[in-house]
Amino acid sequence: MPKIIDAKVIVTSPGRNFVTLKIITDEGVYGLGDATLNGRELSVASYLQDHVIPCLIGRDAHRIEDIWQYLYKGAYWRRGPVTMSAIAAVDTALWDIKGKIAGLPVYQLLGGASRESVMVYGHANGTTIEDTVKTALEYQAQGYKAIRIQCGVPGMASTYGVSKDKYFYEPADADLPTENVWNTSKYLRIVPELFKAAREALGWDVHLLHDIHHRLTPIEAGRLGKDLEQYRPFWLEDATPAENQEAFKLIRQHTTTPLAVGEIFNSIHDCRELIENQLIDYIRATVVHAGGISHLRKIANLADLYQVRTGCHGATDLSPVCMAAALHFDLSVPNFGVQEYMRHTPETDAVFPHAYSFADGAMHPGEAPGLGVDIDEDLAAKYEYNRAFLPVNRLEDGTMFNW
Ligand SMILES: O=C(O)C(=O)C[C@H](O)[C@H](O)CO
Ligand SMILES: [Mg+2]
Repeated sequence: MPKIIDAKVIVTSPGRNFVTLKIITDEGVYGLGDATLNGRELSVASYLQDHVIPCLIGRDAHRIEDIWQYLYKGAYWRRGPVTMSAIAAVDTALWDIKGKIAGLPVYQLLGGASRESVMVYGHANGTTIEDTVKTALEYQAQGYKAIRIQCGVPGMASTYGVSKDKYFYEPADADLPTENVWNTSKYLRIVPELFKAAREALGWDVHLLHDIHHRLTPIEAGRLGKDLEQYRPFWLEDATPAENQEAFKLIRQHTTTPLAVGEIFNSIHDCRELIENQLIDYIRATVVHAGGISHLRKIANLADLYQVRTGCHGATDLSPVCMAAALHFDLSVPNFGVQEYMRHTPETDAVFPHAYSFADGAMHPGEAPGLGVDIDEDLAAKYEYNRAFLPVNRLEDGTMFNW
């Protein structure tokens, strides 16, 4: 058996913070797992360092499911983003080790490829509708078959999904949280105009997506979904906060626009009712925040019973280690829908050399054994951790709101 003899947490910041777990076995084979929780990075690093790694030493690295159960059930305190990101990192690293020992890419261990490659969507954002459409046209020219469109709202200084840099959107932008201001009526007026302009410029052969980022009430989301139906969106994401899963019934009663939810979910219990009641069309839970490849497969299996497809989160705060794991998962699951893909900066790519590639609007994890991603520890050590927070959001009268 490959025995775990050591594990370390590597925190690096090549432009943004990433937390990586490296598990080392007595046979010299090591595995990597992403443990990055945007804006709360050091909490997961501490959870791993202080509470998880001591329990890993001496265990059989092949016993992935048993180690998952040990960490989940054994902690007594279940679920939550910090715990589940830590468990995800261990799980991902163990799949990497198993693949390396078997001499096979992880997707082969998950049942093999269910498709040739996985469709990804890119982010087009701009301060105006014209800027966004221009960027979306650039994505289309690069071969993207699916594009998320977000634009600034007239009369509001900033809004979700719109950044200074049109390619590298980075929400965790300051040492203390930035404060944004929000106005729902202004937003609800602009989005149908954005979709109209996008369809006129891009045509109908490209999928258009939009992220509401938890900012509407169910009835407002129903109205927006209805207004957008004529433009055939691929999905509306995070229409309303999902703590109350019942709330999606109200949206469903009013629109046939497909709904996606789940990037902040960390367990199958967060989405069970949404899936079983067919209140969503895409589940966005991802490897790093939802307990790793093993737990995400359980979510995907449940979703498959109800014709709900996967649409994993893939923003830049998910490291290349998570991106690689997501691509192996996407390639193997029968009910794959789409994968989010935001390019990392060249500095990040240099710290995490990887085998995955992009061509013609789709990605492939590559054929390297394991996940096919590594970490250059010397380079990583040159980029020190920088505290960074996600923004907060207030209504114009000062009321604290959803971000
Ligand atoms: O990529 C998305 O859909 C997001 O909503 C991005 C998130 O705000 C970001 O990953 C938070 O860390
Ligand atoms: Mg989102």
